[in-house]
Amino acid sequence: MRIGHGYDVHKLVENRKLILGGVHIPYEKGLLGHSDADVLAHAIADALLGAATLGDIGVLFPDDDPQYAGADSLKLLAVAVAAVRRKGFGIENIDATVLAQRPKLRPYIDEMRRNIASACNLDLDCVSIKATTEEGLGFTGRGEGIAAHAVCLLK
Ligand SMILES: Nc1ccn([C@@H]2O[C@H](COP(=O)(O)O)[C@@H](O)[C@H]2O)c(=O)n1
Ligand SMILES: C[C@@]1(CO)OP(=O)(O)OP(=O)(O)OC[C@H]1O
Repeated sequence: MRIGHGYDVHKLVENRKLILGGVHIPYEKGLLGHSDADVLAHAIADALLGAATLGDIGVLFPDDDPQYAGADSLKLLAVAVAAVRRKGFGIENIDATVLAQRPKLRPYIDEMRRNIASACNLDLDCVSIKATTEEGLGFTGRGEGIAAHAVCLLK
C-alpha cells in the first residue's frame, strides 16, 4: 500500500468558468489558471502522483506549455492515472475535500464523483468528495480562492 496527499489552490476571478471535478458550476467568478483550473482534479492528480513517487501535475504538464492552455483537467487526471498504473499500482480509494465559502457545492458533488471515478476508471464507491467552508476565515473564507485537499491509497 502507498498513501498520497495532494493540495492545490486557485484564485477566484471574474470572466472565468468555475469548473470543479469536471462540473461547470454557475457562479459569478471562476478559477484562474493555465488549464481550466479545476483545483479538485489537480489535488487528486497530485495525491496519485505523490503516492507513486511520480512528482506532481506541474512536472507532467508544465504551466508554460501552450498545449495545456485551457486544458480539461479531467483529461490531465486520466493521463496521470495512466502513469500511476504503468508503474504497477492500482487505486484503492480517493478522498477529497474542497474548501470554498461559496457557492454551495452539495448539489454538484455526485456529478463530480462520477466524473472523477470515470477519469480514474474506478467504481463510484472508491471516490469520496466533500465540501466545507472555512467559516469566513482566511482566503477561502473571503472568497478570494478555492482550495482542495485529496488523499489516496494505491495498492
Ligand atoms: N462550498 C460549500 C461548503 C460546504 N458545503 C456543505 O455544507 C456543509 C456545512 O459546511 P461547513 O463549512 O459549515 O462545515 C458541509 O458539510 C457541506 O456538506 C457545501 O455544499 N458547499
Ligand atoms: C495544471 C497546469 C497545467 O498547465 O496548469 P494550472 O491550471 O495553472 O494549474 P496549477 O495547479 O497551478 O499547476 C499545474 C499546471 O501545470
